[in-house]
Amino acid sequence: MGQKRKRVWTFTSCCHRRQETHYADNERVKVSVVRTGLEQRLIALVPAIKEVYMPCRTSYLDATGQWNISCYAELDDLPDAMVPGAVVHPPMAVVLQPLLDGLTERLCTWWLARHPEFSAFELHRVQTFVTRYSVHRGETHLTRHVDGPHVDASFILQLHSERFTGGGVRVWDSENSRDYTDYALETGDLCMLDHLVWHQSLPVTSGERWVLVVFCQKRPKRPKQHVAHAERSTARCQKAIALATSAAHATCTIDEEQAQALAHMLSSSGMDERERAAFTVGCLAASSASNQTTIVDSGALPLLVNMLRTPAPPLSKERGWAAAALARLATNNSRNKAMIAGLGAIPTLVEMLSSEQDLEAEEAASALCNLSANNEANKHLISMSGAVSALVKCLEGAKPKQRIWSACTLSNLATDPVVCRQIWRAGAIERLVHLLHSDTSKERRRAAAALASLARGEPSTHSAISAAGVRPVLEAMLRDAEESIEATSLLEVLRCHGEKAGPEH
Ligand SMILES: O=C(O)CCC(=O)C(=O)O
Ligand SMILES: [Fe+2]
Repeated sequence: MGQKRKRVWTFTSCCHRRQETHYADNERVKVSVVRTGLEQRLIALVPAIKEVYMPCRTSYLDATGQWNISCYAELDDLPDAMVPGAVVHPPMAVVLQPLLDGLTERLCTWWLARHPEFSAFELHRVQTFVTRYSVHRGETHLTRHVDGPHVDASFILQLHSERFTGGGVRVWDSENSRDYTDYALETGDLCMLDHLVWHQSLPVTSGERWVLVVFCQKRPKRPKQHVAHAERSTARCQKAIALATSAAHATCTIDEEQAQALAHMLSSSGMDERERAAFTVGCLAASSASNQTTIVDSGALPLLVNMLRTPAPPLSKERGWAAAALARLATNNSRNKAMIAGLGAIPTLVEMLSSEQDLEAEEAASALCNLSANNEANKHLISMSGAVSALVKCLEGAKPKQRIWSACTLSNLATDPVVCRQIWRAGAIERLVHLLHSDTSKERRRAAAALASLARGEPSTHSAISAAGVRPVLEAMLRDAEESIEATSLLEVLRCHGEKAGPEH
């Protein structure tokens, strides 16, 4: 987003030219709109983009209000072009990665054709983000701006957006001109802008409009072998995200050298680098069991635990991704479970359950769940750290993942009858019964599983669950093949123990 907002233009509509076609190559205004042919790929990408999209609360003020509708995939160290408060959300980088280089190359070819004087340069991405416009106040459009004095070229790719009206890009012929052209972009249309071109997005009047925006800066071309030697932070981050991308799509096994490079990034003085490394470690650990060992052997664990304890600025994702990495390193790995606990991570993770930041609370719950699975010592440490009441509170948290992971952790802890009773007294049963009525199948299944563990754990919790009137909802769950697994198991526990405990009232 540009910082130059000198004035709000008032203009007559005499020059308003609605484009009949979406193709334009306007030399004078330094803009070009082309069709990329990416429509099918962009349609296929919609669920992944929506899944990972997490708007970043920034302190940038556009004329429509605070800018809170972009999710940043890449940010370089470019202070003047930065949106204050913006932080990278690595999952978005992973989703977009397969598209970015090709599109940047396209922009670069177009830009170089206009600037033969820059033939020794190439374009380097400094800001990559996805914006979701909607009809809500402050979310309809971005007002007239240039992308920033340090941005040499940029593009706007129209992502696939089901049914919306309004939107499109308005590009002025020059800073002082009243003449402009409106481009009604369709899925796959790429609007390329040269340095300091005045433009804006037009208000969305219904539905949602999704775009991918990339800002680039020119950098001297460097022979490829030099890049490897003088690897800057950005290059390291890109490499890490590329690894995370392959791990997200298939099994990806890393070697010792790669693990050491990641451990090195975890101890970097740059928060961005640490965040991305932690995120990548999480993806790799989830991708293969051998990665869990290679990463831990590279010395990553103490660095990750240290990151959990780092007092981080409010928008930082550092603690969240560190917890996510620990969670995945602990999955089905008893050695790592013991090592993480031995480093003293558990009390910090318990404290993170009450974090204001969704990611931190979700990932702390996921780490505690994996650490407590089939590990009596960790279960004990977790309940002794005051986790029970925090976990029960999380069952009412805003994010489904937080509720699901907390329910799983409580299931694990409930094998101890004393803790089981504590969970009940903290109010878990009412909340879990409430979750049984959730709209999402995953939550209903997890809630039924947790109630079954609680019913198994202790006669008094068994009676409390029997008295909670869960049968009708469980019978409804029996109609779904997957949900019936947890529903049957809970009905079974209630029946068996019920017989022992006497008839249900
Ligand atoms: O969404 C658009 O069409 C324009 C976006 C834009 O100009 C920007 O984010 O800088
Ligand atoms: Fe822009």
